[in-house]
Amino acid sequence: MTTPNSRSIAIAAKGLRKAYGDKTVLDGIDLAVPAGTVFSLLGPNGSGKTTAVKILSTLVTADAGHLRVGGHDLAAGPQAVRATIGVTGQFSAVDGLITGEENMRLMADLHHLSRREGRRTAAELLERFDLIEAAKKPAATYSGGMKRRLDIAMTLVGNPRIIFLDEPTTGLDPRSRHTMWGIIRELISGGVTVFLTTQYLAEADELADRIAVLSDGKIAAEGSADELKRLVPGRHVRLRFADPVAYRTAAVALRETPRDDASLVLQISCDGSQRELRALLDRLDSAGLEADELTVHTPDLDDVFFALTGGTRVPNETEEAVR
Ligand SMILES: Nc1ncnc2c1ncn2[C@@H]1O[C@H](COP(=O)(O)OP(=O)(O)OP(=O)(O)O)[C@@H](O)[C@H]1O
Repeated sequence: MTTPNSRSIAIAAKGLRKAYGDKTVLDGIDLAVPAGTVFSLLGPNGSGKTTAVKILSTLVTADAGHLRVGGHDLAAGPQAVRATIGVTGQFSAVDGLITGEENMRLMADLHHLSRREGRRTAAELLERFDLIEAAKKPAATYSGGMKRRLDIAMTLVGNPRIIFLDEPTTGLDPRSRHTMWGIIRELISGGVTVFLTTQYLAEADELADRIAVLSDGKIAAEGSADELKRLVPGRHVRLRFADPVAYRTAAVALRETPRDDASLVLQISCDGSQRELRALLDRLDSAGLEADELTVHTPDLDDVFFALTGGTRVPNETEEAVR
């Protein structure tokens, strides 16, 4: 497995600070995104995700911090950074008055591609993003998902190796969101580094190699989705019985267990490891009991998010049916 240390770092921030007036938005954060990986920045509304993207993509200046993107120092070589990156913001760069194809050509001109190369690149990307049929229609007539696809296609005209996606699926329906996830996965398999902000924790869970949670201007936690989920207690096993007698016997055998008499369900604290599951099954076996259903419950990223950003939530654990 590739570890962060064994790859070059595409995006690095040390002591990144930014305040607007007396409001400190980023209070000295450190980030390191290995090349070819997806890094997701999560955080509540107004926590500074877009500010971080704007700073790292040279649109806004940091107050302090040592920042390197694509091997270039951000303060010394912002032009070199701009030549390496692509940015798709919350607010689309698509011009609705002209066609999808014209938007692409405009982008090709901005990248100083020759006329021939511009046409070729535009056609290739429109095809890749399933926009050929709509290419000659004004972009204002496109659906939200199509506009977002055109936006990303435009970002790719310069063949950037590092892409910032600021909430790329906000407002998209589930189908368009899944299409976008497929597009992002395709970018990743092409070796592009992706810096993704999102409000959808499932999206970070689905796509990101590493996730950082921003809260009160600091990184409250960072790790893989699994590492973050392990930070939150609450893993347990649920046993459901069809037979009330078996249920009551199990409740006595597994004392101290929260129970739900109405649905004949017992809840046992368990980390879900093979060792603990075996011990639990041994206890049931020695009492001569067999549950009708056994499910392992793990906290999801929503639980992590609420735990780290100081909110509360109604539990909604992901379940893995064991049998
Ligand atoms: N140009 C600006 N001038 C003053 N305050 C700003 C400016 N840009 C952002 N802010 C403030 O900085 C804070 C962080 O904003 P930012 O947009 O980075 O958050 P965010 O995490 O991306 O939020 P959201 O999830 O709602 O997009 C907010 O309180 C916002 O009001």
